[in-house]
Amino acid sequence: MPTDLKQAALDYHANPKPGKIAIEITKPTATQRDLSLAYTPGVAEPVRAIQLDRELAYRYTAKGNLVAVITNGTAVLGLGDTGALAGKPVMEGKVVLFKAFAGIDAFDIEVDTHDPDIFIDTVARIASGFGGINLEDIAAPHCFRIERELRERLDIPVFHDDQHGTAVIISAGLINALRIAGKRIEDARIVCLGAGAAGLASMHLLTTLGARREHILMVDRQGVIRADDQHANEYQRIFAAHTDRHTLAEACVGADVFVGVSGPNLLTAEMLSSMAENPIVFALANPDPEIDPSLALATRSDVIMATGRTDYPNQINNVLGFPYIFRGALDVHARSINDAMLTAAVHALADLAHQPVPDSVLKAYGLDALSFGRDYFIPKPFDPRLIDVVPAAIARAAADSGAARTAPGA
Ligand SMILES: NC(=O)C1=CN([C@@H]2O[C@H](COP(=O)(O)OP(=O)(O)OC[C@H]3O[C@@H](n4cnc5c(N)ncnc54)[C@H](OP(=O)(O)O)[C@@H]3O)[C@@H](O)[C@H]2O)C=CC1
Ligand SMILES: CC(=O)C(=O)O
Ligand SMILES: [Mg+2]
Repeated sequence: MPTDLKQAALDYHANPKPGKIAIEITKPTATQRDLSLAYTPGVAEPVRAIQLDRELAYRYTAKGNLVAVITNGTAVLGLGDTGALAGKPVMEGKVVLFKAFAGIDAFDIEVDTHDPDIFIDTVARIASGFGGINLEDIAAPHCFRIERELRERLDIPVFHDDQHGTAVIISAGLINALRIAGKRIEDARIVCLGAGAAGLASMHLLTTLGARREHILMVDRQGVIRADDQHANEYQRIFAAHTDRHTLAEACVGADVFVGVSGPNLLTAEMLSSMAENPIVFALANPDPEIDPSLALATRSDVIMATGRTDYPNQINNVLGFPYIFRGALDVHARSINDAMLTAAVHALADLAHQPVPDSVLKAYGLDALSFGRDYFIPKPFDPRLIDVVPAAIARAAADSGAARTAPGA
């Protein structure tokens, strides 16, 4: 990162007030009567009502529009196990994005433990006051059990953003990138570097959209995850390949797609050169991608490229997902966020990239024109249509799949 951006980022977080969020009050609090309603004695009435019917928490408290962004700090961006407190700027960032893009109030909660059982128990015990739980930056493999057990224990959506948010955006981007490359998802040979939360969930969602498991090579620090592998965990073994390729370099030869959700500068120019024509490269590690886009473009003029960052074209980042997915889920008081809802989000996002781009988006990015193609195959985060299109698709899918408690606006 350039030195001036580093200092600007520290100044941004420090001034004029430390951090990025504050709480606002939504009711009058100016008079004795206001206080009698907001606090004792008046507050006892909603308490009694909720005691009799838990669903009334959606009417009398902020629960219905409130999400907890919760981490243990074990996989903060691509920075690794930074500890819970050091993850707070990222969690505050997610809170900001929930509010800015979807009008959702969120609290960040940093749980200082490496023990998944303590984490699960802590989250389960604080969950009832929220309309949803957004798990963030929790490393694999614990993240899988944490999410599964919390889903079993709770009757509100529990969503691990790095798994499913990322999977939705990668899938939407890949549907469109493959169209540009003139390839079918069923035929695409995919290399995924990073067999953690984002990698495994993304490959799972892609297989539900038509990608063939036997065309996927999952690669981690030890190399290609193969059927004869001893080191792979139970989640990675689902993608274990019958192959004699061992290294990332070997995996890349002839590949149509590279998805990087691992760490910085791991895809070399030589590896990219060995990929098939019109190679699709999603280098999504944050803050530094698996290959610098300028190196990728200098290596191959036919590369179809995306990163997770705001400062390059085609930002494949879960910011396009979690605010809108939760908006749709909260609007129908959903009990969960299921695969049907994720698939609906994939298609809503992919379709939107084919529509004419509004002027406000061009202005936000300082562009004169933008249309579907190599430099634009996924909507921009500042696209004002996202809030109309994606939550509506999610709410419909929630209703159709039985996850909704109410109709939108009820
Ligand atoms: N653009 C986006 O929207 C998103 C991007 N990401 C990025 O994806 C990356 C992974 O995040 P996440 O899945 O949550 O984290 P996890 O910790 O769950 O998984 C990381 C995976 O990457 C592997 N890995 C790390 N470094 C290397 C390396 N040098 N070579 C090969 N494999 C490596 C890890 O292997 P091992 O276990 O052996 O260390 C692990 O399998 C991060 O950089 C994150 O910023 C994540 C979510 C969203
Ligand atoms: C974007 C994001 O959630 C990550 O890099 O972890
Ligand atoms: Mg994350």
